Amino acid sequence: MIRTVESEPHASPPVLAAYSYCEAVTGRQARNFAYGIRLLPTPQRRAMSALYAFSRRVDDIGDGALADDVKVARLEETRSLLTRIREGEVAEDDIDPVAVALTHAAGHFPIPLGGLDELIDGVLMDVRGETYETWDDLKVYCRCVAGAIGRLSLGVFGTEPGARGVERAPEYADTLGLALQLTNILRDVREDAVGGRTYLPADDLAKFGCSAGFSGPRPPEGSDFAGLVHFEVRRARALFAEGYRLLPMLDRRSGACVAAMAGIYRRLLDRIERDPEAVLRGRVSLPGREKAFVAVRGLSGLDARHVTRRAVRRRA
Ligand SMILES: CC(C)=CCC/C(C)=C/CC/C(C)=C/COP(=O)(O)OP(=O)(O)O
Repeated sequence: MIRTVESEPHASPPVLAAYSYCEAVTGRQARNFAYGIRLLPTPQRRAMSALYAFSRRVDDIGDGALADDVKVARLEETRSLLTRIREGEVAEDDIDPVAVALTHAAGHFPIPLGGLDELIDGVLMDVRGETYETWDDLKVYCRCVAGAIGRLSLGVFGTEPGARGVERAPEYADTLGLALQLTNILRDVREDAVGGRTYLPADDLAKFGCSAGFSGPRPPEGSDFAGLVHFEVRRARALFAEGYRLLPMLDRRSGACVAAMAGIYRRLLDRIERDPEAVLRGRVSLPGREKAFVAVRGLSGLDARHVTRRAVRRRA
């Protein structure tokens, strides 16, 4: 998949207004990913903001307080809107800025919009209250809600002409999404439990005596909660190492965006590893200055080189 848009795509005033709306949503809500998105050139940054705003809408339906049948209806309406976007049927003066921006972005970048259908499928799994017996089962969910976002983003980034192994780029983008999602699941384990959701595989929970769940600020009595967290952290790190193989296939700014997104989440993982019970006490997060520092490192390529070197050593 080679980048097809080199120059800034023409955008009319209503399209520019639609992109501004999506960028405002991204700036306000993407507490971690906005740092990477800001590193992109304008056309790619706008396209990523359109993708973010659409994905946020889908996620918010799933996480909101509506009755389950209403959520399902809203998600199916969003799927119909996606079909209209895919068919290029949304006019530039449509009242829905997210649909306008995404239609424009999809007209200028080879974005595999089917990934947003997968995201809707993943959120429907949430609404149905699905739980996961094994990591293989959980992977199906993570591919829908995060791997798909990685593959969609790759459509915006494109790949460098002549990059080696480029046919595997979508697979690596997908794997990076899995790494981010597993980190997100670890970070939000308490919040999700309070909301009645368990994502971690039941067989892992059983192995570490955690089947009783995580409704309080302390681990279940007699469990090896730290053992469970360390086990999942190792799994996430292996996924990051594999997903980072994407980086040499991207241009500098896209690589910086991915390195910033992944770098911030990897630092969350470091914090969680150092103090596993922190995820039961509240939401583990990084201060803004640390996220900015990671983003700057992403731009200099430092973070990425460090991780890919470690991945190569591990394979050797
Ligand atoms: C190649 C590439 C770009 C791969 C990355 C794909 C990607 C960005 C996946 C998103 C997965 C994820 C953890 C979403 C949570 O969003 P959230 O809004 O809940 O996150 P937050 O709570 O940390 O703000």
